[in-house]
Amino acid sequence: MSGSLLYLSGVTKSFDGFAAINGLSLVIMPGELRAVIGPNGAGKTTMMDIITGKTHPDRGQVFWKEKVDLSRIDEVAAARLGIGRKFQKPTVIDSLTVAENLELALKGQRGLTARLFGRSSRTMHADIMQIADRIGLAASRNDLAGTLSHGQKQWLEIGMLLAQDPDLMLVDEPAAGMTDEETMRTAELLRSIAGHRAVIVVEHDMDFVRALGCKVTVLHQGRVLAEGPLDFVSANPEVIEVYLGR
Ligand SMILES: Nc1ncnc2c1ncn2[C@@H]1O[C@H](COP(=O)(O)OP(=O)(O)OP(=O)(O)O)[C@@H](O)[C@H]1O
Repeated sequence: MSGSLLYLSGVTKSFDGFAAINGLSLVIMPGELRAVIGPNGAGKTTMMDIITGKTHPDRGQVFWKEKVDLSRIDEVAAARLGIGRKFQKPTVIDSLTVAENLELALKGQRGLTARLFGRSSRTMHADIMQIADRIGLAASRNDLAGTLSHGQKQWLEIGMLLAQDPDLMLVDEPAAGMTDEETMRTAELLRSIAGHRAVIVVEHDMDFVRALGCKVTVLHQGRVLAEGPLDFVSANPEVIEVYLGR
């Protein structure tokens, strides 16, 4: 697909004869923000596993930047190519400060220059400040991560992903367990991140998906059931039947 960042074409993945992903095709453009919704068992996690090299498809192609076939690479290789993933549960280190968590993530950065030459402490400090500011945690940068609220921990983890400078971020249910205010701030944060890099957000919270204001893909039985603006897909009788109307 011309100019695409990610292109899944007819991807199928079965577990014990059951097709978790079943002829899935999906295109993500550079800098795009995309929400993926769908009922439990629709294949959302398996789709993310395939994009990040955790699972290999049985059939179909997964093209990265129109050149690289992701369908046989592993998770380390996917991360090196610029694919970052944030799991639902935050994995920040509670006993380190916000700044120290970000520093660790910056030190693990994928860029060859960063890995070969490291970075001066002044650059490191500036980068930490810039990301902390971006995720709304500048004032809390010296607080232990363990003292942060659930929402703040999620933002820190998004910041740690940003530190790795990915071209694509996969974010799994970031709004789960957040207050309404945190949920809206998270939508704002992800909107501000997209544009520079593509972001795929898997989410069940429809207020959050609405606040993202992006194209929505509805997955069902391992394939795309509907795709388009939220108002368009939510008016689709099949989407109402299998997901929204429940
Ligand atoms: N490793 C596995 N072994 C067997 N079955 C699996 C495996 N991984 C996923 N499945 C099955 O594939 C289907 C799709 O699962 P998946 O977790 O991708 O859905 P999901 O859309 O992420 O669901 P949820 O919203 O509940 O997280 C489910 O029926 C699940 O039981």
